[in-house]
Formats: sequence, C-alpha cells, structure tokens
Amino acid sequence: MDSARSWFQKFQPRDRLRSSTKKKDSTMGSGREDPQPMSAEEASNVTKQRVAAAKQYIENHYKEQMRNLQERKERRMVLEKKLADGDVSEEDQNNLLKFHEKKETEYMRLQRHKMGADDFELLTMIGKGAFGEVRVCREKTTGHVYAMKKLKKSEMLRRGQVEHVKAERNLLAEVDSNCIVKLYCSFQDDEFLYLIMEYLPGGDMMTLLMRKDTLTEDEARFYVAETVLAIESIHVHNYIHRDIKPDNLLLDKFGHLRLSDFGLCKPLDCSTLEEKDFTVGDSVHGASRNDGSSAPKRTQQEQLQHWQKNRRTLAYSTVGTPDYIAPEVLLKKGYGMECDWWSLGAIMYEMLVGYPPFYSDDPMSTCRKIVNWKSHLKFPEEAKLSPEAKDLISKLLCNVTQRLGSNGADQIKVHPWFKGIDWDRIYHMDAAFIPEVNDELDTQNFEKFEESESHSQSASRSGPWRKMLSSKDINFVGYTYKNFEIVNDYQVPGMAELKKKNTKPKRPTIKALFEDESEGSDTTNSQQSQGSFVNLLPP
Ligand SMILES: Nc1ncnc2c1ncn2[C@@H]1O[C@H](COP(=O)(O)OP(=O)(O)OP(=O)(O)O)[C@@H](O)[C@H]1O
Repeated sequence: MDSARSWFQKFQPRDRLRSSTKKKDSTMGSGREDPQPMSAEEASNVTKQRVAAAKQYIENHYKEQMRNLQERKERRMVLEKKLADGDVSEEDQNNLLKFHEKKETEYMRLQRHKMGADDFELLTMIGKGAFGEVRVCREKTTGHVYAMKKLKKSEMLRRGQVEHVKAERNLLAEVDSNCIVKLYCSFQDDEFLYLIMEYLPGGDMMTLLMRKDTLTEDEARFYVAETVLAIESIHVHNYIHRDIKPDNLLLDKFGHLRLSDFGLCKPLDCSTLEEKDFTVGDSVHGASRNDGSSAPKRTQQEQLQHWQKNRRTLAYSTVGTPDYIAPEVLLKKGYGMECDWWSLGAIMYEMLVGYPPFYSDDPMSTCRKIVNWKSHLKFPEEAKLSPEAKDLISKLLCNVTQRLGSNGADQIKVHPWFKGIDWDRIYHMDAAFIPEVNDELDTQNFEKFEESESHSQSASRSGPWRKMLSSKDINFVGYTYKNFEIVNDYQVPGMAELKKKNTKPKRPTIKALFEDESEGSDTTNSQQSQGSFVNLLPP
C-alpha cells in the first residue's frame, strides 16, 4: 500500500506539485516570479503524461517482480546442473549452494536499496563525451571498483537522445557476452543518469592506435576478429550499433576487446548538404568540387600526423567524428545491420594505414568522401597492405548489397585474411598486446583529463538531499536496473579456495560457475528501443 502511495505521489500532476513549490519559494524568499498558471488543456496534457508514466511504472514494477522470480529459479537450476555435471566434491557443492543463496539474499537486499551517486567514491576521470563523463569509482560499502558513466539528463532531452540512452541501458542489461562491456546497475537523480559498468583498465582502441601509429597485420587481425565477434553478439540480439569506432572498443586487463557506448551516437547533421552534393562524387567533376580533394596532397606519414593532431579534438567535440559511419546512415535512407560491418572496414583500414579511409580536414568533407567512397577509397603504397587485407577492406567498404556480412558474420569469418584464426578460442588466447595494469585503480592506459573546478564528490546531490529530490522523471521511467552479477564478488568466508578451484583461468571469480559457456545465453531485461542503437524486435 505504501509503495502504491509513493508511486502515486511520484506521478502527481504538475499543477499540484506547483502549489507546493510555490509555497516553498515564498518561504525561502527566493524572489522568483510565480509561474504563469497553466491552461486547462496544458494541465490535461500534463495529467495524461503523468498517468501514462504511472501506468508504465506499475507495469514495469510487476513485470520486474515476475522476471526476478523466474530468473532466480533459473539461476538455481543452472548452478545445480553445473554442479551435477562438474567434478565438484559434495562438500564444495553444498558450500557453493549456500553461497549462491547468500548471494540471492544479498541481491534482493540490493534490489530494495535505492542506489545513488553517493554510494560511490568518484576517482580519476577516464573519458569525456558530449553528454557527460566516465570515471573510475569505488563502491563505498564493498570497495569494488567500477567505471561510472554519468550523463546529463537535460542534455539528453535537448538533443533528443532519450530513446538512445534507454537503448544503451537495455542492450547492456540484456546482452550477456564476453565481448560487451558489463553493466552492473543504472540509476538516476534529478540531473543525471548513471551507468555503473565494469572498469576496463586496458584503455580504448583510439588511445592504443594513437600510441602505436599503425599495427602489423597480425596485431590488427586479433582486434578485428574480436570486433567481428562483438558485432555479431549484438546483431544476434537484433541490435545495430551504428556508431562503432575505436573510442568504443575497450580493452580489459588481459588486452581482450569489449564493445561499449551503445546509443549515444552524435549523428552529424548533414541536412545542410544537398542530395546532389552526395551523388555527383562518382564523377570526376563532383570529386573536384565537393569532396575535399582540393585539400593539399599529403604523404601517408603527413596524413597520419595531421589525423593524430585532430583526433582527440574530434572525439570530444559535440559533433563527434563521422569517419566510421556508413554512407547509408549519413544519407538517412534507411539502414540495417550492414552499417556496422562498414565501420569495421574503416577501423581495419585505420589500424593498418594509420588514419581512417575518408579522413579529411573537416567533418563535412569526410561525409562527402564517405558517400562518394568509390572515388575516394585508396590504399597508399607506403602502407604495404597484403592483397587479402585490401580485398577484405574493399568488401566491407562498399555498397550495402555487396557488403560482406549482409548475410551474417560467417561471411566475414571465412575470408582468407582471417586464415588461422580460431574463432571459438580467440577470447581465451593471449591478446596482441597485454596492457600494463599495476593495480585495480591504474588509469595509465587512458588519456589524462583536466578536472574542472566544479567537480566535487557528487556535489549537492549527495547525502540526505538525495532522498528529498524526486529521483524519477517521466522521461526516464524504467532506467533503474541492477544486475545479479553485482553481488558476484561479495566475500563469503572460506570461498577463496573454492573460487580458485572452480574457475576458468581468465575469470578469477566464482562467476564462471553461474555462466553458460555460450555467448548471449542469458536474457535478463525487457527490450524496447529505437534510435542510434536499434533493437529491431517489436516492443
Ligand atoms: N567501462 C569502461 N571502462 C573503462 N573505460 C571506459 C569505460 N566506459 C567508457 N570508458 C572510457 O570513456 C570513453 C568515453 O566513453 P563513452 O564513449 O561510453 O562515452 P560517451 O559520453 O558516450 O562518448 P561519446 O561522446 O563517444 O558518445 C571511452 O572512449 C573510454 O576511454
């Protein structure tokens, strides 16, 4: 009953909330003018919105309860089966089952706990995007280290990214794969949305490429192959990323790759260009006027230096870099999963040549080059690419209908450039580079970011104030989420030995026992999204 009352209060029509705000303002003597009264029509629209939000809230709540129950049953069954199939003594089996139940209880407790930014100690900033920042953080009660991505709600609303951010949260919660960054929980306060993810201390591919200039074909083969698996793992869940770029390819402490940043793409606004700007490029005339070919001719080395000089500015700009976006996405003519394979081709080119295939001095010229790719895709002699590498890139950077991968990732996997790759074992093999990581808080593989003066521990939103803020917002209903994995590393006396005994070599937690060997075996969350990171399933 109490919870029913609290959701009802949460979704009170704004006119009611207004009267209480007014009172507060006058007692505080804020000097603010009273807002204009709402018209009857406005009030009715607001009420309708609130009712719809409340309905969604209740539906989510009950769906979630049912799902939790079902998932709990399934987790127990999976564990029992694993224990029965595995070589585990009876005593260990009992301990593991006890541990499992403890974990379930802890998980239930956590489900009830209202998480907030002040549950975490914020540490080094490791990433900056158009909508917020990413930081290493430590959970105060457990001491566990995570990466916290913090996104400004007002900015998401202003740029129409609400559906995208929900898509990101949904996908991360739904797809359980080695190739995707793991989401532990998500929550919100008045100002921000938060994603608490595993911290991947190996850095990102953008930083690796800036440090190495180019990769050998063997090194590139490793990363391209893992990217193929990552893209495949989201496609099988009917998602399209649409904005795959080196900044979104993260490396774990062993150097293995994980895909991240789902849904916050910053589509370059090409609407100021006319269609003819895009379509004339195949001809020599078009190429000379609109495609940036009037820019000075540079050697591969000069182009690489130029690219590196601009790279970070582009990455942190509000527009982002269009260098990896497929032409059909830029032209807004409808696109499918093939667009992610185009991005793979552009990234592979950059790994081997040093800069992306359509790099130009300004992003608009890059867009033009991309849509006129036929006249612009060139392999510099100096880069000495093997014929197989050129062939694969050319089969990825081409028309949708001819593009490799249109009929599934297997088309790409059998390409001769990947000869010798053991697709089933690549995530268990040594990575091309093993990153140097000295401790769990080490951030040496990331760029250094300057702290702005305003940064302070969760600022005024922490402490008792949090409880007083209305922490939900109708635009972001359903954002809050907690993954069962969050309790995976909770300490249980005597478990250390068991953990050692029962885990696979590269997964030093008891998690291995709860996991299925196959990718994407667990579907944990509701799916409903659109936008840059698209779920093709009906809601
Ligand atoms: N889980 C993580 N572990 C380690 N580093 C991370 C993690 N998530 C993000 N980063 C770092 O932060 C950077 C920005 O992250 P991300 O791309 O998700 O943020 P964003 O605000 O969505 O950026 P964009 O502007 O590209 O959309 C990444 O390039 C990476 O360096």
